[in-house]
Amino acid sequence: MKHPINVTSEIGELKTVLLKRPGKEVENLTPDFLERLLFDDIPYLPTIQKEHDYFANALRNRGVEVLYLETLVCEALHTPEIREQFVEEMLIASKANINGAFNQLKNYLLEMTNQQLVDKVMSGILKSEIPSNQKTHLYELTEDFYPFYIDPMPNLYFTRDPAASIGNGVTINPMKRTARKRESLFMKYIINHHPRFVGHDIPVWIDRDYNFSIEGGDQLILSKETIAIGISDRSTAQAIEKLAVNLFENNSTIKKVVAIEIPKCRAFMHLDTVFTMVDFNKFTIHPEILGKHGTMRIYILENGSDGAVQITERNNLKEVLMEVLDLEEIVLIPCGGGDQIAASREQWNDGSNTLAIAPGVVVTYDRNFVSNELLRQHGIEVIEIPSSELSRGRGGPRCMSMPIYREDL
Ligand SMILES: NC(=[NH2+])NCCC[C@H](N)C(=O)O
Repeated sequence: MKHPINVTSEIGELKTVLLKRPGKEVENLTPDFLERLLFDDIPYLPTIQKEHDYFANALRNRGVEVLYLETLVCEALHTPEIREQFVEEMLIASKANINGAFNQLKNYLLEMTNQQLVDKVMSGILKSEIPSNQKTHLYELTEDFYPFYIDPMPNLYFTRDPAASIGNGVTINPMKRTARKRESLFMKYIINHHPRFVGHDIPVWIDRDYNFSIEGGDQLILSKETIAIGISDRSTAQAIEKLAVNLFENNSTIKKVVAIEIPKCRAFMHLDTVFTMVDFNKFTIHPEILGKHGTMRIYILENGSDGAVQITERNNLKEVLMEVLDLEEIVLIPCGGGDQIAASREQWNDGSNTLAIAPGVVVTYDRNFVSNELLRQHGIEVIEIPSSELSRGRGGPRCMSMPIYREDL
C-alpha cells in the first residue's frame, strides 16, 4: 500500500496538499484582539474565501489533490469516543477546565453534528451563545470584558505551521504563541484516526507536548538528506536539536539539519518569510537577513560518533547551500529586486514566500510584482493568485499549504 505521506524536498512535484478555507474564525476578529490573534487587519470573509478558492483551483489545475483540514478533522471524529476525547482535549487546551464552564461547553459541542462541532471549535465560542441561567462563573458574566469562552483560530488557513511533513513522517508542532497552540491538535486527530492515515507507520518526529516551540514555517526540506530550520521568533534552538536527534535516531533519511538564525521580529516570524526554494539551485531571499558582508550564524547538526549531536558553525548561506546540496552554483533571488522600498514592502506581503509545485514552478501573490518579475527573469514559471485579503494575516502561498505528498526528485 502506498504510504500516504512523502515529502523529501521543497520542490518535487506536488501531488497532495492540505489547505484550510478561511471561515467564520476570520470574521470573529475585532480590533481589540487583533494583536493577540496575530493579525494586522480584519479580512473581508467573502473576498478572502474567493481568493483562497482561486488558490485551491490553481493547484488543482496543475493536478494537485487538495485536502481540507476542516473536512479531514470531521472524518477523523468518526466514533462517539473519538469525538468526546477530541472535545475534552480541545476544551482543556483552551483552559475551559480551570475554574471554567467545561461541562456546559462540552455538552453544547457534543450536541452538534461533526461539521458544526469542528466549525464551532475553529471559529470560537462566544459567551453570548450559552443561556444566562447556565452561567455560574465570574468570567462567564464578564461578557463585555472578554466576549469569548474559547478564542477563534483565524490563523488556521496557514496550515504550514502547526504540522509539517518530513519524509514519511510528520512534526506535530508545539506552537509558540497562545493564539496558535491549539491548532496542532487537529493534526494529531487526523494522523491518529483518519482512515487515510491509520494503519500506516507514520513517525511523529516531534510532538505537540514538547516543552520548546517549533513551527512549520521554519522547516524547509532541502533534500532527502538535509533540512533547514530557522532559529526564529517561533522556533527554538532546543526544539531544533531535539528534532535533529529524533530524526537521526529513528531511521529517517535526514543526515543534516541546518539551523539558520534569523532576526526575531514580526515581519520575519518564520524562515519561509525570508527564504524559500524555487528550483534545484535557486532560492528567494530577503536581502535583510544576509547581514553585513553576507555574514550569518548558521549551524550544521549531524549525528556524532558517540550518539551525541555534532554541531559545526558556518556563516555564509550560499556556501552552506552549495556544501549540503553538493552544487557548484547557488542563485539567491532578492525579494523586491534588491530595491530597499520594494524589498521591505513586498517582504511584508510575503514576496519571498513562494510555494513550489515542481522544480522551477511557483505560486505567489500577484501584489508582489517586482519579485514576481525577477523570478520570471530567472526562468521560473510564476503562477499568481489574488491576495488583497489573504495577505492581511501575514502569510503567503507557502504558509497557506502543508504538502502531504511530493514526488521524489
Ligand atoms: N509560515 C508562515 N510564515 N506563516 C505565517 C503565519 C502568520 C500568522 N499570522 C502568525 O503570526 O502566526
